[in-house]
Amino acid sequence: MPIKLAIHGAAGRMGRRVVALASQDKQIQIVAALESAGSHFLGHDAGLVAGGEKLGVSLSVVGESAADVVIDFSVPDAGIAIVDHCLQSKKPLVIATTGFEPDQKEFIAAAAEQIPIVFAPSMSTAVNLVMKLTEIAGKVLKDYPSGVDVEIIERHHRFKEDAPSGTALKFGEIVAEAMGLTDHVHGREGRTGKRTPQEIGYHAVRTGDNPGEHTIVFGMLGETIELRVAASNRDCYAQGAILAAKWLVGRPAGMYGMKEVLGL
Ligand SMILES: NC(=O)c1ccc[n+]([C@@H]2O[C@H](COP(=O)([O-])OP(=O)(O)OC[C@H]3O[C@@H](n4cnc5c(N)ncnc54)[C@H](O)[C@@H]3O)[C@@H](O)[C@H]2O)c1
Ligand SMILES: O=C(O)C1=N[C@H](C(=O)O)CCC1
Repeated sequence: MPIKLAIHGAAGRMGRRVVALASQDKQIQIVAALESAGSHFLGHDAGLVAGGEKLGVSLSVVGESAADVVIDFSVPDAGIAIVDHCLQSKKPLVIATTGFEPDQKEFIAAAAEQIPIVFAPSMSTAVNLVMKLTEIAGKVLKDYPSGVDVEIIERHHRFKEDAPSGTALKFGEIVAEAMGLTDHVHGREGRTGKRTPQEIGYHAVRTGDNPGEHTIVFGMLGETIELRVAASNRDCYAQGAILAAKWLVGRPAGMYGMKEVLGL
């Protein structure tokens, strides 16, 4: 039996790619394509909106559905609303949306005590592998004699609404944990004084249609390491979210990441 999937934010840039790829996956049946009450795509066929063939599923607002699992690529407030909906209907949820406030993250963590949730700022296998490499590099370089300056540079498209990216923040958490660093510095301007050894620097570039690029710079005196991962389109994220949804069905309540999904 195919897994019945609902996609939240289905008319967005990511939602459309999830619809397009999931509709070609024999292990998946799309049963709901959800959008905001103000969306002018409501009532339109989700497959056609995604640029493919007619699917027979109209875009609708959140309501009761036969879904076994939900994928969310929307905006933070809508993400919280779908968490609440999944909590009430006891449905597993893959949260790919970024930009949540700390209290919203607490709400998600509390929800994960009752339903299974995959919550990851990047669904990409390559990005999650580079997170593992970053952890290894951080641990090896922690006590490097000259000291190590870590800076995280991310580039995304001009439409992105949050900065730095959720992925950059996650890279920063990994570095902080691996190297014992405590200060997160967002950009620099003016007479900042010398860089301190406790800093992790973040730089968010917004240009054109870039689907996502992250570079982690480990700068020593005499040598530099850069770990870079770049998407050329959004399908790496959509495929990862579909993989996570399949993996999540039947799991016990809990908070999972792509680390668990990918077995990293
Ligand atoms: N985790 C990942 O791998 C990953 C990858 C790409 C994007 N993202 C994140 O996913 C989110 C969406 O990105 P995008 O580029 O598709 O954005 P987008 O703006 O193109 O799409 C968001 C969609 O959510 C819809 N939406 C807004 N309010 C809603 C509501 N109340 N109910 C239902 N739908 C609602 C919008 O109408 C829109 O269609 C962003 O937070 C982005 O950072 C995460
Ligand atoms: O397009 C976006 O928006 C992306 N957001 C994610 C993030 O904030 O980390 C990463 C993938 C693309």
